[in-house]
Amino acid sequence: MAETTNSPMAETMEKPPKDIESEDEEEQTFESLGLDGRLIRALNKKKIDKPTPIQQVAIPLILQGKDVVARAKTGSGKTFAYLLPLLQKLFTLEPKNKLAPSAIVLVPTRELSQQVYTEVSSLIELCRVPLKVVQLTSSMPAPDWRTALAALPEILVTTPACVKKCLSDGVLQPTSIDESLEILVLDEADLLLSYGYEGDIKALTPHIPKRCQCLLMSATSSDDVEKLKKLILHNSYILTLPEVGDIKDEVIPKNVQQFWISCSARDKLLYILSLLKLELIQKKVLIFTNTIDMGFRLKLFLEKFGIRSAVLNSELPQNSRLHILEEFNAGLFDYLIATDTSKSKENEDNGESSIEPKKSRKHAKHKADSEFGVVRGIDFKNVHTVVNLDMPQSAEGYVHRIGRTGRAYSTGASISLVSPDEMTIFEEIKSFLGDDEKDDSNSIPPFPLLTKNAVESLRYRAEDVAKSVTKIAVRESRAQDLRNEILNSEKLKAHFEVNPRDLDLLKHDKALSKKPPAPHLRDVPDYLLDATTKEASKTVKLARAAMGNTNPARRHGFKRKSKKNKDPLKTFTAEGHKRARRGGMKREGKDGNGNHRQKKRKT
Ligand SMILES: Nc1ncnc2c1ncn2[C@@H]1O[C@H](COP(=O)(O)OP(=O)(O)OP(=O)(O)O)[C@@H](O)[C@H]1O
Repeated sequence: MAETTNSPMAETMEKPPKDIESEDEEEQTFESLGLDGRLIRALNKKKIDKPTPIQQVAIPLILQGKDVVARAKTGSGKTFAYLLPLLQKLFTLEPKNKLAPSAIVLVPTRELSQQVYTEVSSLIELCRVPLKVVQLTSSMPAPDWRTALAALPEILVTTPACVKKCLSDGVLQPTSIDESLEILVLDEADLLLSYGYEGDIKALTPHIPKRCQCLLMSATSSDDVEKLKKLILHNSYILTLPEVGDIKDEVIPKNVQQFWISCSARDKLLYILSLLKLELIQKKVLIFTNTIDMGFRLKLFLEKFGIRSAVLNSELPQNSRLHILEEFNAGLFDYLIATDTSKSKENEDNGESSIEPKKSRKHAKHKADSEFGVVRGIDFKNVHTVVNLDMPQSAEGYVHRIGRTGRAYSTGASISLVSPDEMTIFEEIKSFLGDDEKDDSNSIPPFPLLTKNAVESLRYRAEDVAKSVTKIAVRESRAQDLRNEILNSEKLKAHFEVNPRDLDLLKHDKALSKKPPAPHLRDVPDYLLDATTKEASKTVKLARAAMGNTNPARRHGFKRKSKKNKDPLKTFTAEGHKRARRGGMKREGKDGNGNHRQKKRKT
C-alpha cells in the first residue's frame, strides 16, 4: 500500500478520518470483524471476548490490507488491534523461501519490544500455528542477530536503531526486505522520533516495498506522528478514537478517576504513608517519583512501617527491569515505585542509538538507560491506583502516567500530591485536560477520603522515621540495590536461558534496611484513627472485596460489572456519605462500562 519516500504520491490521498463513534453503535464481536477462529479461541483463553472500540474499527481495515494510522488513548487495546490482523494475514501467506521477515514491528524501547514479543509468542502458541517470531535488541552481539534471523522468522520485533544496524552489518539484506516485507508496524509512533530514531527509520524506508502494508499506532497526536506518516504512509486511513474535539476525552480514559491532594513538599512522605497505611486507596499501586533518590527514600521510609515495595528505574539492568515488571504484573507485590526519568543528554550514549562509540557504551554500562520506558506503552496489569508523589514535568507525562491504570475495560484512580511549587504544572495539566470548574465531569477534585485529622495522627511517627532516612542511607541503599540487581541480572540471564519458567525465583521487593521495622510502626493503633477514617478505610476494603481484589489469585480473575458502583471513590466523601463531588458513573461511557479485565500471567 505504501509508496516509498521519494514517491510522487507522497503527501497525497489521505482518506478522511473515520468516525469511530458512529461505527461503534452496534455491538461488534471478534467473529463479526472477520477474525480467524484460531485467534478468537486464543483470545478466549486469555479471557478476552469483546473487541475494544479501536479494535472494532482497525481490525477489518487492516484485514482488507489498508494502511492505517490509529490514534487511541492509553490502554485502549492498540496492540491487539494490529497484532491480530497481522497474524491472520501471516496465517494465509504463501510459503516462500523468504530471507527476511514478512512482518516487522518497530517499538521505541526494549521493555516494549519484550512486551510485544511476549504477546505475539503467546498468541502463536495458543493458535498452534508454525509461525516464528524473534526479538532483536542493540545490546545483543551481532552473531546472535545472525543466529536469530537464520531461523527465518516471519515476525521481527525490534527498535529502529537495531534494524539499521542489521542493515549496515549485512545481517539483513535490503533486497531480502524488498522481497519479503508485507507488513510494517510502527508502535508508539509518537515516541519513536522523540527517542531519536528518525535517522534509523529513514535508513529503512527506501527498502520498504510498495506493496508493504504500513500501520502506525499512537496514543497522542503530535508533529512527530505527522512526520512519520509522511515518511512511511501515503494512502492511509486515519482512525482517531474518540474524534478530535474533546481533548480531555481524547487523552484520559473515561474509567479513571483523577484526584489531587494539596500538601507541602516536606509532607509528601506523611501523606503517602497515610494513604497506604490507612488503606484509603486500592491496590495495586504504582507510585511515580521524579528522581531515583526519591524512589529509594520512599522505599526505605515505607519499609520502616512494614510496607514492602519495589523500585523501578533506568539505572537497573535490563533483565532486572523486565523481571520486576513480570513480578508486579503477576501480583507478587502490590507497591511499585517508578522513576520515569526522561532521556537526558548524559544518557544518550547508552541506548540503541546506532552512532554511539563502543567505548562510551562500555563506560556507561550501568548508567541510566535512555531506552528505558516505564510509562509509555508499558502494560502494567491490574494497577488500580496511580500516585504522583512528585508531579510530572509535563501534561503529556501526566497523561501517560495516569494511563497505566484503567486499561482496556478496567477501572482505576489517580492521586496527585501537589506542593505549592508544583501548582503551575498542575494548572497546566488541568487546562490541557480541559478541567472545567463548572463541569464536574471534567475536573480533578480533591481526594475526599483523607482527612486532616487522619494525617495529623500519623505526623509524629512519620516525621520521626523520615529523619532516619538520611541522604547517606538513601545513597547506600541505592548502591546496594544496584549491586543486588546486577548480580540478579547476571544470574537471571544464565538461569533463564536454561529455565525460562523459573521467573518467580527472585524477589525484588526485598527489604533494603538491615533492621526489621519496629513492631509499633507496623500497625496503626486504634486510638490514632478517627471515626471518619475508619469508615473510609472500611469502605475501601469492602469495595476491594466486592471487586475481587483481596488476594492475588482473585485479582487475576474477572471483575463483575455490577460491582463497580461500589467503588468508594464514587460513593463516599470524608465529610460523610455524600456522593463524591464527581460521580464516576456520569463519566462512564460505553467503552468504560465493562469491568472484565484481562489478567494474564506472563511466562
Ligand atoms: N478486547 C479486549 N478486552 C479486554 N482487554 C483487552 C482487550 N484488548 C486488549 N486488552 C488488554 O488491555 C490492556 C491494554 O492494552 P494495550 O497495551 O494494547 O493498550 P494500548 O492502547 O497499546 O496502551 P498504551 O497507549 O498505553 O500503550 C492489555 O492488558 C491487553 O491485554
